[in-house]
Amino acid sequence: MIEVRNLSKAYGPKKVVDEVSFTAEPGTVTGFLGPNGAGKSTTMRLILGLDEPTAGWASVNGKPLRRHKDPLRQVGALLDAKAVQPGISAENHLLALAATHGINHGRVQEMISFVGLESVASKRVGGFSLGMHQRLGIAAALLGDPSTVVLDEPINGLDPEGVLWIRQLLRQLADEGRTVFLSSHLMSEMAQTADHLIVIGRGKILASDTLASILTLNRTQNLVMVRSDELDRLCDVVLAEGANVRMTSEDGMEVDKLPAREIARIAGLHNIALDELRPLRPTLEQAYLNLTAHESEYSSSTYTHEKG
Ligand SMILES: Nc1ncnc2c1ncn2[C@@H]1O[C@H](COP(=O)(O)OP(=O)(O)OP(=O)(O)O)[C@@H](O)[C@H]1O
Repeated sequence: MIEVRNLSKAYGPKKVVDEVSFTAEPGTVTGFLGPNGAGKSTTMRLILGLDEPTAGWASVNGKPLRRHKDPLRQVGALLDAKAVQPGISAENHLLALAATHGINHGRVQEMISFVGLESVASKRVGGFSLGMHQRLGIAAALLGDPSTVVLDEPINGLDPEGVLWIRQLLRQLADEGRTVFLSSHLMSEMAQTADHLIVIGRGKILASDTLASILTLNRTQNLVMVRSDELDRLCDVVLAEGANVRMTSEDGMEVDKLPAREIARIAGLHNIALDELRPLRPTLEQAYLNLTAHESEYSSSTYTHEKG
């Protein structure tokens, strides 16, 4: 279990983690989601005792990680997959880590084959791709069979097969009763992987809830997909009723602000046949954009050409 209470970290006058409190429970995949610079990595570093908080505290399995005698068995962490000595082999990297905790050679071999790195185990890590680094990082994180796992952007650089593998692995770890805490800014990934979501923006927690509740509470649109051969006419009549529309194809559009039943009624009234009428489920992307609308440290604007 991870407990974080009123945790703050300031660099100079800037509070990059601001009074953050949450609990990541055993048996649950907890996703930590937020825009670039929101404070995700800093919070993770504070949990792992790699940085000193300005205020507040974080504990892993009941006490600060630094006070545990066997940290590798308490928490398996993957923060920066590339932060491995480039001249060392994958196997020697894991053996060195294992030696600090009396973990045997067999476990190292087991983890190497578990992450699929057998064929390159004796190769220098410096030549590894990002995806191979990630796999090595996962092997290192799981070496001590920890009850809590903390992973910062674990699917970065992985191919689709690797992404699926991580997703299944995280589920398995949680089902075994472990605490799984991972960050990502890939919303589709979080929507598929996390049971509980914590959304952070500019160092503050914006939401902490189940995925379903976050989707419901932050629903900003009630979109309905409509297809018809008489789309132009239908468009005019729903616009007249106060709806917003967005054309998605030659015969299809998304309608906002009118429920499906009302669209059907209006179409019937004007003798317009419908080929499809389907309420769209709210997406995490929608909810997230709503939550973080004012909380991005770096936000983009529309690209404009240089004015001559
Ligand atoms: N050592 C440091 N000194 C000064 N500022 C820092 C330091 N580490 C992080 N920051 C700042 O703290 C803020 C939060 O950074 P952090 O890396 O925690 O964000 P993040 O949510 O993990 O972002 P990303 O998704 O881009 O990795 C950023 O503005 C960053 O520039």
